[in-house]
Amino acid sequence: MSRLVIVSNRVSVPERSGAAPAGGLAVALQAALEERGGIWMGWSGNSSGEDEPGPLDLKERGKITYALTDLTKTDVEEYYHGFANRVLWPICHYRLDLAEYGRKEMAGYFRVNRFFAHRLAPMLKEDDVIWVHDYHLIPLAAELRQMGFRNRIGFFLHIPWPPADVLFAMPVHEEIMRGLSHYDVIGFQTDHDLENFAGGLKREGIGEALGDGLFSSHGRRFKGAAYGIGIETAAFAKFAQKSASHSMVRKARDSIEGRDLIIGVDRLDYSKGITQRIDAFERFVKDNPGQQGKVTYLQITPKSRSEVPEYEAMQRTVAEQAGRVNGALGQVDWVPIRYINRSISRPILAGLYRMAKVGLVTPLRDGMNLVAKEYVAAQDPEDPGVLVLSRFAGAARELSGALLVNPYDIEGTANAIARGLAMPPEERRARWRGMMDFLLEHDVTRWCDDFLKDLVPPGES
Ligand SMILES: O=P(O)(O)OC[C@H]1O[C@H](O[C@H]2O[C@H](CO)[C@@H](O)[C@H](O)[C@H]2O)[C@H](O)[C@@H](O)[C@@H]1O
Ligand SMILES: O=c1ccn([C@@H]2O[C@H](COP(=O)(O)OP(=O)(O)O)[C@@H](O)[C@H]2O)c(=O)[nH]1
Repeated sequence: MSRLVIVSNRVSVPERSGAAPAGGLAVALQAALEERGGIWMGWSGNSSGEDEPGPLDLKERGKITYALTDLTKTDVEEYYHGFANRVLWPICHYRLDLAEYGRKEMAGYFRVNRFFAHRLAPMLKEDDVIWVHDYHLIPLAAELRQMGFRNRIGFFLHIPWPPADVLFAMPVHEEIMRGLSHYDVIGFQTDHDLENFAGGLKREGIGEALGDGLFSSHGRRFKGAAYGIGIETAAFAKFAQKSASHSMVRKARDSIEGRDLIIGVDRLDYSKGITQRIDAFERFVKDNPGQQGKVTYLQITPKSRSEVPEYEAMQRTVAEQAGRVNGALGQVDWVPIRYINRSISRPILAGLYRMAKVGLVTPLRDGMNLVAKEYVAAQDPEDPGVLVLSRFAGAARELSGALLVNPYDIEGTANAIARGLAMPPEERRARWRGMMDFLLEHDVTRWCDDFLKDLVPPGES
């Protein structure tokens, strides 16, 4: 069996061999690496003012080598904060208005990809299978090919892929499309992202769909398909049940004093629709005076990418908005919105999800949204809560038992909250069962296996 080499911007390194990783994605990737033996390479998260980062930091954990590289401060500025998060991220989330294209940042992005390729090259063996993750590293395969590597190389995009006209607004879209053609398999979260990709190739006249999921472009043939990422469903359901008795979760339960809990959990990101969601909650309370003092909306929002101006500005906007709504609607014995601006560990989140009657997941655009899946997995089968889900999250292509909303329609989302809170138990159970069965079958291990099966067809491994 070929060795697996994973490359991603962020790497999740377990403290020691066998230790449980923090998130579902890391669980699945670690299991795949453990099975085949392999390397996981990426950015250490550290930067220095030096001209050249120090050597790779190698950490051995059983059959896996974690290879971490520092970057220079300029690299982080141009590659991560600059091109990846101020051009590719907004464009892929349909936010042309927020894209800040600059040649310096674009050059930094390609330079860091070349640097990654040069750091990876000495570790690679001829028959290694390479799996690259996400928008930070699109040009990596092209760099490796230029260095002579003929290995199977796959790419999975965790965020949406936009329609042609949105993509074409990015000055270097051609370079990016060419970069993708150097992979052997390109995975998207949903069929819509795949359709957008195929549409872009056709509109630009740079490639075509050959049928059976095959594409040709820039003189290469490759497979393109949708592989919706899953979570570690069964394990998450188990620890949600256990977490219900965690002291922190018990304290939270006591503190809401029998009120219905509505929960939102998102990085502080403009793609997540947090301000529209707070507006919808306010509208819900105003439209349903009987609910005043009866519900608590808990919004957990860790800070994210704070060095990027749009994200920094949002910190103030959301905090002010939550404060304004609490000021306007609150009573001496009731604070309608609890806004938490830091990260909560997943075991505690699981217990909070389980307590919540409504899970509010209303991004304006999202690749998948794992919170939606975790909320479902965490529910008590006898008394499940209701998922209110944006039709613009990748998860909406899979979770048909959710109440689907358009997050731009504040009144519609407010109505869905009311409907969720009032939903009879039989309907809640039926909706939840369908979603849970889907999530059990399509968990993160299945996602990983499906992708790798296409990247390394049986018999070739
Ligand atoms: O690494 P950061 O800049 O701190 O950002 C965190 C991650 O955000 C994005 O997550 C995406 O992947 C999820 C799993 O497939 C998906 O559910 C979600 O919809 C996406 O937004 C990003 O793609 C990751 O690379 C970041 O590490
Ligand atoms: O305080 C928090 C908030 C979020 N998460 C986790 O972060 C992930 C968020 O993934 P999602 O796909 O919803 O969005 P992303 O942030 O990747 O865009 C989920 O696994 C959450 O459980 C967490 O551990 N603590």
